[in-house]
Amino acid sequence: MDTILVVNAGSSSVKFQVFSVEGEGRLRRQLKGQMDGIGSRPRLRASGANGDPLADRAYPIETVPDVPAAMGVAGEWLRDELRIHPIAVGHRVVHGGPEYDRPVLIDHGVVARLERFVSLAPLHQPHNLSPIRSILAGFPTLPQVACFDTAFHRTHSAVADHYAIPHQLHAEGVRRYGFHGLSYEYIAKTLPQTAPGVAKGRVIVAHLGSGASMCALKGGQSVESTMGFTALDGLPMGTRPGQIDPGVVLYLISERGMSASNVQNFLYRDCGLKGLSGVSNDMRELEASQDAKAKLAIDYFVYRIGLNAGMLAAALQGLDAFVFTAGIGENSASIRARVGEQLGWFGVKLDPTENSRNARLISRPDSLIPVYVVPTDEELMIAQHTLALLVNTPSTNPRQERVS
Ligand SMILES: Nc1ncnc2c1ncn2[C@@H]1O[C@H](COP(=O)(O)OP(=O)(O)O)[C@@H](O)[C@H]1O
Ligand SMILES: CC(=O)OP(=O)(O)O
Ligand SMILES: [Mg+2]
Repeated sequence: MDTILVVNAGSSSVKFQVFSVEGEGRLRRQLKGQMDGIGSRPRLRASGANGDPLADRAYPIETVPDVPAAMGVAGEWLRDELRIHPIAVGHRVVHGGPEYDRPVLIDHGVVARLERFVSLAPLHQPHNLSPIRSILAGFPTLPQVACFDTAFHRTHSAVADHYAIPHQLHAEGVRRYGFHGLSYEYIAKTLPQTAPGVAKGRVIVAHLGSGASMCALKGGQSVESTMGFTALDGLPMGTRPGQIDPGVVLYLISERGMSASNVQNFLYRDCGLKGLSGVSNDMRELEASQDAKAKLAIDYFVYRIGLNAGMLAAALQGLDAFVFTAGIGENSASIRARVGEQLGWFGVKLDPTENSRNARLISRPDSLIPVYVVPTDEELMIAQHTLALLVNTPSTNPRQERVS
């Protein structure tokens, strides 16, 4: 069976899927898994084609302290226990810079160009590139495809793509890229089935995971994002602050004597829900906590989603639907209920029963704006892009060499 392996390293998880390539370029999911809770309660879970469980293993935090360790455990499991032999590997790569507005077949030159963006996505880019480099070294003819979080947002107008800084910096690549583009692309592609009446209208999608952002979709295209040059901006996240006055950064440097790398570590790893609560970066733990600061962190998260919804509705000049997705958006009925209250002034009314069972449509019939929960599938988007590049690039000979 010809299969494509997909690897998606996020900030608190490593997700992977294996798809078989069927006739006429159709893909069929054979395996889906993830190592999540990295940094809190690491757990490897995987299921087969019919959702049958293949693995469910918890690890002590010392065994899987970070994303590279999680990647090692998941890679070992796929290689040694499942003996996966893909004909190609598709990778999520968070930053594609100004150059990449679509997926690309990887070679050494591409890797070198993507390495330049490591400092712009330090929580992701190194972990996106490390499996690419090891596969390139071990299996140089195995096709690998990079699919970018930034590519879907390259449709933004000039006014949405700029900061109010001198043009030279924009020319150098200091732009408002936006991220989570593979997730938004999947939602935009599948919304016509979920919500045919509104899919081509003005839609806000809230991707609420360990990294969190919101996207304004018009006619299925991204017109605005809460994230910008890096994945630090916009909503508060597990360990990132989201929007912050740059004066705070200047204060850390001039008054606290922090170096550039100290500030980078601080902003990417010590802020957000973790910094504000002092309890955890993981929403499940905050929801279970009685600590007043955990409650403040959740209040802040919900409040900022409401503020950003107002901003994106202004960008769209109206709103036809609101969509929740990603780890928190798909699973936390209580966060959705609270965001629903924040959106009350839009005329949003959630149906508590539908919301508590994570239904697709969670708003009441008399809600002015319908609200949906759409489980995202970044890995399927990556597999589709990978297959399309394989088929359209005659030089790739997928059957020549396989990962063993
Ligand atoms: N049932 C749940 N209730 C609340 N939060 C949840 C639930 N399941 C997952 N989450 C949260 O989702 C987040 C991880 O989302 P995910 O999209 O997998 O992140 P990433 O891809 O950025 O690593 C974590 O904060 C986790 O606590
Ligand atoms: C870009 C980003 O923040 O990704 P993730 O949510 O997967 O960490
Ligand atoms: Mg993610």
